[in-house]
Amino acid sequence: MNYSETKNTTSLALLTDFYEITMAYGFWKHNMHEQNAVFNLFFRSNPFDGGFTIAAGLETAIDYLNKFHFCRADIDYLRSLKGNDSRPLFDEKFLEYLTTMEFDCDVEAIQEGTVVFPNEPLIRVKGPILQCQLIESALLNIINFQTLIATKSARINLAAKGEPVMEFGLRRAQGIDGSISATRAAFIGGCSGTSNVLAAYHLGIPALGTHAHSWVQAFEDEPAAFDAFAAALPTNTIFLVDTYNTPKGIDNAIEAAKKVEAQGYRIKGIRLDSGDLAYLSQLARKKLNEAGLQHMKIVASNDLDEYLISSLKQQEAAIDSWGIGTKLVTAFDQPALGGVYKLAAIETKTGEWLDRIKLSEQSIKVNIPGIQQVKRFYRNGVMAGDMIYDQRKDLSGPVKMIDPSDPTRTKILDKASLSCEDLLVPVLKKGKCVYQQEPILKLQQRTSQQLDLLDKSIKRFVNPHIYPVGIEETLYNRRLELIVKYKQDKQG
Ligand SMILES: Nc1ncnc2c1ncn2[C@@H]1O[C@H](COP(=O)(O)OP(=O)(O)OP(=O)(O)O)[C@@H](O)[C@H]1O
Ligand SMILES: O=P(O)(O)OC[C@H]1O[C@H](OP(=O)(O)OP(=O)(O)O)[C@H](O)[C@@H]1O
Ligand SMILES: O=C(O)c1cccnc1
Repeated sequence: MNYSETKNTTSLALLTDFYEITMAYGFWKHNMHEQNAVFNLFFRSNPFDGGFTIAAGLETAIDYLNKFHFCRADIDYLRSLKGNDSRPLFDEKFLEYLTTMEFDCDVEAIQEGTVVFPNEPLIRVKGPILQCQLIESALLNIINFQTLIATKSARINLAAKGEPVMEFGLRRAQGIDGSISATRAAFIGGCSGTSNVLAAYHLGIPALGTHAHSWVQAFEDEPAAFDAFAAALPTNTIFLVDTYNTPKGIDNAIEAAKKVEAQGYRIKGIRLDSGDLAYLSQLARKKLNEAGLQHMKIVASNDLDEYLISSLKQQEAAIDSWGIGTKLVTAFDQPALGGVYKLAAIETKTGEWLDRIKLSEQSIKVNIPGIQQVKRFYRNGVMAGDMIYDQRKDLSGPVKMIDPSDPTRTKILDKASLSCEDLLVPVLKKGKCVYQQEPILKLQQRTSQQLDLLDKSIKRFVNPHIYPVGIEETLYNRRLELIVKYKQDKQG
């Protein structure tokens, strides 16, 4: 469904939490609505107890921001909302303001497919506070989900070590949009295609698949089913061999393949969907090779994930390609990424920027203030550490970064001896898109290139090393001063 077209609206402005609109109204009432602020979208820990995360969802977020406006139907709905005195909640002049309001924030973001880490701003929004606030919920919805699934997909593809992974998740995904955005993120993470035809069509990625057990059940016996499928689609046949008895199914697939290949076609392979996938794949490989069908690939499916793929590889399973649904598109072992969107600075009427934090019992959970950028350092072509800093800070010469979870751990980084790059790039300037959209294949390639630059100790699934992410010293101290100040205020 194209949600943008529901109720004659071309915008998703109402896809927000109600409190964003009541706060927007409050800002407007107090004439604060045009006061500039900076918000950062970041997460606090890598999903799946992993050592890294893959950023995804930016293009969807840009599309949302480009279309952001309140149409007549949105305004009519807001006008209908009443307070507990049964009178309209919102002033007509506020509704008029929303009608004519144009999104004019500056947005910077880390590109999709980039390896990212906790506390780094994936998106930074700077502009009128009312606008920054209204987009919080939708941005989080988009980025949290796609980043989570892209990360799961990257882990699964790392386990598959370059063998093709087909995403088969439509039937188990979280609703319609959940399936399409999961397909998008799974492709960015490294999957070679999807069984979801609508997603393949919209994303311009390969539509892939085999056949179901129902195909075999629909015929009198398995040989008849295989012959019929291969006759109908001789250039796209992968036989599902486990409907009745897998070893017999493999023999039947071989017989059917030989007949079609005698006519000059090449059968793609077979799929195993139950039983001991290590043993059965080895058996199938042996039988296929003995029949001179070395080119036929063996696809495996059945509740697979990165851990089972690794285990099957350790068992020397003869599997060439993987079909993965449920555990990929639902991010089965961690259903959500806990990304948040926090106010980090606010501009006064005189143009001075003030730092802002949200206090927490655990100081590691206190957000980083300021107008942040992330600098990534490389040593011998490998990622060596990231530094979160305030972009107004002069970074010529060596800089010290401090680990927020253990301030005794510090690192001196010098631009002169290490190569480095800033990760946040301009996306919207004064609300106008300045970002060149990239083909989705480029995003997938970025994921793979980025993972190649990451030490393998950080990519392992069990007890991965923690990649060093620090806060530049002066910013670290500013944050500490604010924590002390607000803690004193709390006590006083
Ligand atoms: N060699 C293996 N090592 C580890 N796990 C395996 C191996 N072979 C299969 N598995 C996994 O074990 C789980 C159970 O598979 P199994 O085929 O026994 O049960 P099932 O899915 O209930 O089968 P069925 O579809 O016939 O009901 C699946 O997640 C499957 O991927
Ligand atoms: O296992 P997943 O990773 O989710 O991959 C998708 C599954 O969907 C299909 O099964 P089907 O819907 O026929 O049900 P099944 O689980 O009983 O095989 C297919 O045969 C896979 O097993
Ligand atoms: O094409 C397949 O094999 C397929 C598609 C969806 C779900 N399971 C398998």
